[in-house]
Amino acid sequence: MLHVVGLGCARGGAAVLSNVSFDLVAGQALVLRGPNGIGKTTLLRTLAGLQPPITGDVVMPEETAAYASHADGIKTALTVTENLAFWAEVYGMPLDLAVLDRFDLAGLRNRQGGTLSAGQKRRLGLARLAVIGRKILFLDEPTVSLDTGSVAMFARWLQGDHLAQGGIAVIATHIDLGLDAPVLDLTPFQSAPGTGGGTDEAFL
Ligand SMILES: Nc1ncnc2c1ncn2[C@@H]1O[C@H](COP(=O)(O)OP(=O)(O)OP(=O)(O)O)[C@@H](O)[C@H]1O
Repeated sequence: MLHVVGLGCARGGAAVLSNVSFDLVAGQALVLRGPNGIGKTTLLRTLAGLQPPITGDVVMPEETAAYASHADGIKTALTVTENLAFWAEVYGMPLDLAVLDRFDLAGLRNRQGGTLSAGQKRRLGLARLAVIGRKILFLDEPTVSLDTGSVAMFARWLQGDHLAQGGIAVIATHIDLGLDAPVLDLTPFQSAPGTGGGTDEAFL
């Protein structure tokens, strides 16, 4: 369902990673590792189609992927429930309010997004992934700001719901989520210094 072959990607006009290849089928996840600056965010954005690759291909069914960045994408003036309803509507999905319990948001359902703590905002941002119905998730440090219990809750949703229902996830994370997933260390794929790259102005 996700076929990545010979992918090269750039940031700031310079090649960052070269020749990354992997395949994932329904129910599989892949954890991206590597030191700060190696190119995890750049790779995720390229996989998600937010910037063009300099080489290679990303093959997946159309309209099946979503990218979650460090930002939570929360509408500050809307309540927690309204935020989820908004995202469900944008993606043409019905809103199942069970998601509130799944992400420990039931007690906050009528709170405005802007009044949430950093960790609560992150839980809402992740709950958004559960309502949009996208099968392929590209997740950039999804657990930033989360306490230990919330990390475990998110990992349970990812493994027990998303992947169990045939989803796919590619996750850049520095912490162990306890997922049953292989790890891809990006260090060997680092481009040689000074290698030029394609355009990624939208990302600067
Ligand atoms: N605006 C920019 N112009 C030029 N180079 C940039 C720009 N932003 C980032 N870079 C460089 O691109 C490279 C890849 O950055 P990227 O954010 O993809 O790495 P990362 O592995 O996600 O890092 P981290 O673990 O710190 O989040 C880094 O060397 C970084 O310094």
